[in-house]
Amino acid sequence: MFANSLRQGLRTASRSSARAFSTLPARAAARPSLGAGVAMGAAVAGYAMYEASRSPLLLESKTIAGEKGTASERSFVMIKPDGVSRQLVGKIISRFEERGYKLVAVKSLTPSEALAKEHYSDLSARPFYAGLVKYITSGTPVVAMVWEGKDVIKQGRRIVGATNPQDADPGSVRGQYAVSVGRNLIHASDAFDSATKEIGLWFAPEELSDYEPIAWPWVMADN
Ligand SMILES: Nc1ncnc2c1ncn2[C@@H]1O[C@H](COP(=O)(O)OP(=O)(O)OP(=O)(O)O)[C@@H](O)[C@H]1O
Repeated sequence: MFANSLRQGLRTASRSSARAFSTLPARAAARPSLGAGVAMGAAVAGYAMYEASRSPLLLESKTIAGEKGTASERSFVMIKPDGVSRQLVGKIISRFEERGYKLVAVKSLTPSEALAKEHYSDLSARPFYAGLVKYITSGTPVVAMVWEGKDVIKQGRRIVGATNPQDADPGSVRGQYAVSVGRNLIHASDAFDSATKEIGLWFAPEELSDYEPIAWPWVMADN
């Protein structure tokens, strides 16, 4: 009985701490609650650590990128300088809006070299890295956005199209408007981990809005 209530209480504590927005995976965000568990007593803390090791997927599924696999999932999308210069911003935003996704953050900026380098840090060994950073920091701004909704990371990649526009579906942004891999108009997070990293890199938590579009239940409900 005590074990059941303890398990229930700790699950609730883990869930609410993981629900708080964080740029870190929720497992890291949950550490303060484990610390509070220590204050509650060694037995409670020990049980919390056991729960954490037993349910890593649950604890890592909520970050600043929302909750993976639900309508609160979020993706970082950036219209690159060529998209802004070619005045395609409205058309690109319309694709996400018309599909039913929710715009929770948007800003226009010219990224610093440090920001561009960090954003593309996984490509630093690639021969095109220096040119890529120069392109993103050219002085023409980018439009940085966070979109929210069911499966938005995977579906956002489909809206964007293949990295090389020559391979992109004709109905995708890159397939309709781009021809060169070096000027492919737009970026979208490719996984929940990268969405977590990128949203945290480009936005402060207070820049992300929490609201419900009027058609939200009509778009996101399953039945
Ligand atoms: N061979 C290449 N030559 C020039 N630029 C390239 C090349 N390959 C990739 N890039 C640039 O680097 C970006 C990042 O490449 P990556 O392999 O991560 O593809 P992606 O995930 O589709 O792109 P993005 O991260 O911009 O959404 C590409 O969008 C493109 O702008």
